Amino acid sequence: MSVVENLPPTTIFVLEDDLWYSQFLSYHLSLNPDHRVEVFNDVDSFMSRLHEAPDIVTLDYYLPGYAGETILKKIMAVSPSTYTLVVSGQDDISKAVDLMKQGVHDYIAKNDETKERIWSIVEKIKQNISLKKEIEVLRKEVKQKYSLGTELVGSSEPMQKIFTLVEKASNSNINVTITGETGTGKELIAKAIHQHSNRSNKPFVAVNISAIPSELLESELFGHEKGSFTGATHQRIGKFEEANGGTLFLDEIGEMNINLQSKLLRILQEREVTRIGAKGTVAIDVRILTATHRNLIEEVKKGNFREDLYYRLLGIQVHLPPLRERGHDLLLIAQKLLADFCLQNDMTPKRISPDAQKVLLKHTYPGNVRELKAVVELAAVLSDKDVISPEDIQLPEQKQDLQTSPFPEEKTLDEYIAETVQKYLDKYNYNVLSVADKLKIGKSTIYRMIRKREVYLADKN
Ligand SMILES: Nc1ncnc2c1ncn2[C@@H]1O[C@H](COP(=O)(O)OP(=O)(O)OP(=O)(O)O)[C@@H](O)[C@H]1O
Repeated sequence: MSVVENLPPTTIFVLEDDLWYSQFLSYHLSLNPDHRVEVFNDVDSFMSRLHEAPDIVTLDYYLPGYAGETILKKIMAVSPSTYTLVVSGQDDISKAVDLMKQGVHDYIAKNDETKERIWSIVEKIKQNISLKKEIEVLRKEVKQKYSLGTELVGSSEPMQKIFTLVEKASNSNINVTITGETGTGKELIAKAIHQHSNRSNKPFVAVNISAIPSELLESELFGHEKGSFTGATHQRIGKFEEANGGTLFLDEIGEMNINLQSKLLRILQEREVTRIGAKGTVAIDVRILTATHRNLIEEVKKGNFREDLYYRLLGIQVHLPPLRERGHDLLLIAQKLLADFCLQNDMTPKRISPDAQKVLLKHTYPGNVRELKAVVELAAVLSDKDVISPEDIQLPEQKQDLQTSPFPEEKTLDEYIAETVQKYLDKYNYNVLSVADKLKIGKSTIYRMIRKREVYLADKN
């Protein structure tokens, strides 16, 4: 069932100086009782009512005394959401292309097929309008009921408990430890805590400990003075100083080596940091949020993580359940990710059919929300319609079969290109726009490769 009930009637303004033809269009379009059709035989009376923002205008482009272009510009200025259809006696393709470039939605020649063409175009426009409204309603609903900020979505009981915990964490200055499988939204939770706290107008700085070689980590966190070691050609401010007054998110804290753990503990106790090679110290006021996919207490038992640091960092514990334990949150998140993707890529908004929803719900998502995001975005690219159907959903197992090559060592130039694009997609979190930008290729090239299944919007492994 659609979330948008009782849509208002579709208003259609017909601007046509030929009396007979205007009556013909009006009669035909009024056959649907949901249409409210108004006929204007002169431009001035049309202009005086344009502020009512009709959903659709059918425009005779060649009206006496007015250039069609002038009327079109006026429509776009006064009522930018209106869909304008040019209905013209001239069956001229180049004119049609030109008009579409100027913002006309479609071009219909006056001939035997006009009735059918206009009817089907109006139906498509109505679907578009309804989808846009549906997305608006969903967004508002999600924002009001289930979200924390605009990003984090979830109505399930465990997520509601987490939102309450996050609110409590935001109102205090206590440290927070966030645990959960990969892709469950640990960084998103850290950002939400920062955004809702009284530090929100100061920096939020995230450091992924596992992504930085251990020999560089100390300088990355605490900074260094010029000449303090080979290669230190400039003074460098560390992440602690960068986050001063705000929040420092240490992701994958379990990967920090034991030496650096001691230094970190000292800094947290003394609330001051010493850049490598510096004589003096810098006072710091930083709230620490940490995340890990490991069981840290187990790491303490094994001697891999300092017990005193563990308790120092612990504070409030937020454990994010895997996506497969969040029930219908999955669909709520999928709809939000789909709406975001369509918006970012200038695509017509799409919805997920009930059958496709069933397919999405069956999968277990070891990569959690990150994996769901990749699946939904790929489906958006593969689907040719406004509705995502089961065939558009490529789950990772299916994808791997397609990837298997009988001759892995022999590659064509196209395969090498695909491999490079895939590496960049993996690296840039499957963000097509970033990859297109980095590789200096068009985003449509990447979408074409995705459609041809040469590359994927999900981890290959
Ligand atoms: N509840 C949610 N609602 C909407 N989007 C979400 C939600 N949870 C996660 N995401 C999205 O899923 C992706 C992965 O989230 P995030 O990077 O926060 O996970 P993570 O647990 O920190 O992953 P990792 O452990 O691999 O670092 C991001 O694109 C994020 O925006």
